[in-house]
Amino acid sequence: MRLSRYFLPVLKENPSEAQIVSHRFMLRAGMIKQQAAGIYSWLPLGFKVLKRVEQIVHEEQIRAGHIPLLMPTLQPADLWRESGRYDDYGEEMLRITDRHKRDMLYGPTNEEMITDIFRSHVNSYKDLPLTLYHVQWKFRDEIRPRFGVMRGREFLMKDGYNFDLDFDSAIHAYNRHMVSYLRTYERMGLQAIPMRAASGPIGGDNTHEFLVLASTGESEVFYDAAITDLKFGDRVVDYDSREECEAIVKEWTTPYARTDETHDEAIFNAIPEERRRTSRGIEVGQIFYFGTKYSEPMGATVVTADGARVPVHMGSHGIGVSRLLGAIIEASHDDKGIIWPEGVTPFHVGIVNLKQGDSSTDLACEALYRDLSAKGLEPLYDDRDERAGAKFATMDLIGLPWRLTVGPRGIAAGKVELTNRRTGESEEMSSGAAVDRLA
Ligand SMILES: Nc1ncnc2c1ncn2[C@@H]1O[C@H](COS(=O)(=O)NC(=O)[C@@H](N)CS)[C@@H](O)[C@H]1O
Repeated sequence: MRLSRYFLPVLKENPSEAQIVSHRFMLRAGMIKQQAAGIYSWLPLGFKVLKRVEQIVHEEQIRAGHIPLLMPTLQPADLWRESGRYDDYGEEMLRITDRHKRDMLYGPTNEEMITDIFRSHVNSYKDLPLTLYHVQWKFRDEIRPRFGVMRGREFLMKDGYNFDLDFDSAIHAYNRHMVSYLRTYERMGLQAIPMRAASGPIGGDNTHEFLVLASTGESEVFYDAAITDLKFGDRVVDYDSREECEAIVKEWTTPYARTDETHDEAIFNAIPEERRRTSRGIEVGQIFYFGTKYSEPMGATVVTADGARVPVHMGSHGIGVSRLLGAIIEASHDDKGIIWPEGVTPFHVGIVNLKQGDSSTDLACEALYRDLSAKGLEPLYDDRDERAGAKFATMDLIGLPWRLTVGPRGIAAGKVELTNRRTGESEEMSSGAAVDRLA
């Protein structure tokens, strides 16, 4: 992409309403624009990162054998009357009436709707196990939306729902989700620690939250430092194997890690003092097992091998897709701006032309742009007629992991400069060597 033809409305000043660094940088880097409290437009740069985060979420859910679909944002109130949650959900639910005066709502979550889909089409135990998920916008009328996309009112969530014949199968689905989440967050350059949590309005007593350690996190957390040494890496997992998934869950849930809601001082104090940590965390996902809480009242049943009709065991599993952009920035930035992990960066490398209009540097930049693109990399070429300092500041702010600087003196010596955004280290090399290094 050429910056002269892009839409990147960066801000020079820190917006006064931003209280945390991720909110500040998302506004300054021209990633979002607030349209109302907790409601944002996703401008091109932010939208590009949002789609990359969503893509990783899809890849890991599909790898785990979960099937994508898409449910609407608007839901009929009658479904929520069946489960008894229409009144329970309270002020957070945005209630709407259509022109025929039918009660509707902007969905905060989709347990009722996915259960309606299941009960309309599945009748036999032979169709289990089944996990369906979607990535869809949700609305929760938070009384105090804040911290930008971290606590929005309209936000993007992956919500997945498993349907199983019995408790053991449902727990395998629960474990499968935990495994898929561990790899998902690691691919985004995040360490998200699964912590035992208390369930909210969703219900169910088996639940873990995934927390990214950050001083601005809303949750208070207590954990054994040993858990931060665990790495998922590129291990191959047979998601159909209960033993394999159980073993990985055991690996990550043996070291103590809990939110303040379930914290147990006695157990915590049994950990050697030098390993005890308290911190704050950003909740980027949560998995739940809640049995027949919805299948029972809504009649989602299957006929078993011996002819009995039983309600299915379910769970729901969420990832805060839009919240993740804030969490990643909280975990990866410096005072100059964002530092995108390679897995989610909007562009792989920035090309900075120090003398736009000089034929030698223009030609060299065009050649780099062409060769990088040919390797499947997406460069952002700052071809504007701007001072070098302004170009460097923009690249640092928007956080691309690499920057190529092209100037007349360098080109005369057959060199370009490759800079690593995270370390700040620069190296001179030929254009060809730079392309090979980045590819
Ligand atoms: N107001 C919000 N703004 C941004 N992200 C949010 C907000 N509320 C929740 N989330 C994200 O959505 C994830 C799932 O939300 S949840 O309430 O925990 N779980 C559910 O809604 C279940 N239906 C899981 S499918 C959370 O872990 C969090 O990362």
